[in-house]
Amino acid sequence: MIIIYLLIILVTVCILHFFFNHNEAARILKKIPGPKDVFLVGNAGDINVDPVALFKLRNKYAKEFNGIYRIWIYPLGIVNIYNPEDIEIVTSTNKHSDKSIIYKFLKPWLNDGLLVSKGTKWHERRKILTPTFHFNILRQFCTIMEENSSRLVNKLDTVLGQPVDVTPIISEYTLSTICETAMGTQLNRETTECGKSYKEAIYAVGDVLVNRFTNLRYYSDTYFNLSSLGRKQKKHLKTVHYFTKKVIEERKKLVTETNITETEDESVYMFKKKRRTAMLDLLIAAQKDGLIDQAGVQEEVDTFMFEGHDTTAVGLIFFLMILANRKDIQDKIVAELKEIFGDSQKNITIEDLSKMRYLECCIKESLRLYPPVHFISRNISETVKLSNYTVPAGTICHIHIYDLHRQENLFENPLEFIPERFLPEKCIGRHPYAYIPFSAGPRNCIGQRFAIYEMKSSVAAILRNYKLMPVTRPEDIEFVSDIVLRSNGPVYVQFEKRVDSV
Ligand code: HEM
Repeated sequence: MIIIYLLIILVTVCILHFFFNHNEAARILKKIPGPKDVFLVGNAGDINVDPVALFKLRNKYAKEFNGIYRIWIYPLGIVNIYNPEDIEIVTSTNKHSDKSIIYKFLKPWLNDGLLVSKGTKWHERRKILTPTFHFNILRQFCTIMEENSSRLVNKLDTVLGQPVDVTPIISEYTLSTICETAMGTQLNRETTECGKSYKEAIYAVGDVLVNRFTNLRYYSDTYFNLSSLGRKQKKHLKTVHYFTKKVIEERKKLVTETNITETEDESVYMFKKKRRTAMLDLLIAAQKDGLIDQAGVQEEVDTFMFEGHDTTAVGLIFFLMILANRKDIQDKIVAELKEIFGDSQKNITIEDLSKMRYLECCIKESLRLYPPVHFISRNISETVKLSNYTVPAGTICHIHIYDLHRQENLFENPLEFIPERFLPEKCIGRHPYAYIPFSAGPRNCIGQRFAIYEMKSSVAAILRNYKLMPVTRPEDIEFVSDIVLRSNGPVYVQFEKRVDSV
């Protein structure tokens, strides 16, 4: 009897395998080269590894294949691309602009905010939020960035002459900058404490998300929500949302107390000083007009709070580590700063930031080697040809920005830090989709100019005051798979007072 049962189970599993892995879509997709898939579950076992091993695995595949490979994880077909031609096809139009199924894992956190939403909702929100990053508003933001950069410099003054893990210092800087600019809320003693818990909770949520991504069983919401991993996420999201709710409340209170209205344009008041803000006020005004509800305000604040601080922090952390290891590059940046500021200690304006052309090349090169958003993912909405292979509708398409940026055929000596490759004359002839740290096409990063200004403002302030000495070397860095590019360990830099301060 047992043998008959076993036979029935075996036959059923074989039928399932045939049904799931040899259907038309699977047969088409499997023509694309990829790692060997196993009976029933395809490559699910390969990716079910720890986050460090996962990052290494993806590097191995990127070297093994040629700009495209597929993995097959029943019932999901995934095409991975890291060549500019295919990336252009997928990202340049609205056709494949919807995010893939893995973004649903972000929903309990970011709900249907700009990063995750699609269709008309995404279109309308993008239209409401785009003016936030208008040049005139960025000009006002630059003043706030400058003040924050000065506070960052003061903070570094307390840790001179010793190895310092820059991660907490820099993420505190980017969090307070996004709060004071886009949210118009200066962190007080209470919100600073909530902000610290917020940052810790974000790391924990990132951990949960990667765990969920690599374990097929967690793809089911019901299973995940009942699991200890689901409960862990719920606990940390409570902390995350507590902080963002507090920030909204503070701003709403101030808007009501000071009677700030939209008609005052950029010249709204913050903390009794003449200061400008944009995004959150715009959302509050839209809520008053019935264009968005409270949940809508919350999801956008959650989205911008995360996207606006963690990505830029990651960009800065790796950039400072590189600078500490490259005295020659620091010297060139300092020479450029001397040309702009002479011997004066004057404040940095947006015009000064625009003159920092060499520093901009260095930032671009740093974002090439260390792209904070190392991969993004789309849903292929209709059958498309990628690298001459047919990719059926419904396939998930992972775009590996990290691997794209390290392609030898696109960047000579790809692992070397060479800022000059971003001089205008050196960019001529480069494929426009060869370098996409901020993604590309209609769903590109809305905050990219903000991020570059913030990186320039802080690095200029740091280098005007300090020399950076190497502690962590680029070769010490072990990456870990996460929603943003993270080092598995601390990133140490040593700061020394610059005698010839600029
Ligand atoms: C160095 C810093 C940054 C990097 C490398 C970066 C990169 C990116 C990338 C690659 C995307 C596309 C994501 C995807 O398709 O899944 C994106 C989207 C987005 N970013 Fe950034 N970002 C940075 C800073 C910022 C800042 C400062 C803000 C806000 C102030 C911001 C807000 C957003 C938003 C809201 C989206 C979603 C846009 C949409 O789908 O319409 N980012 N970013």
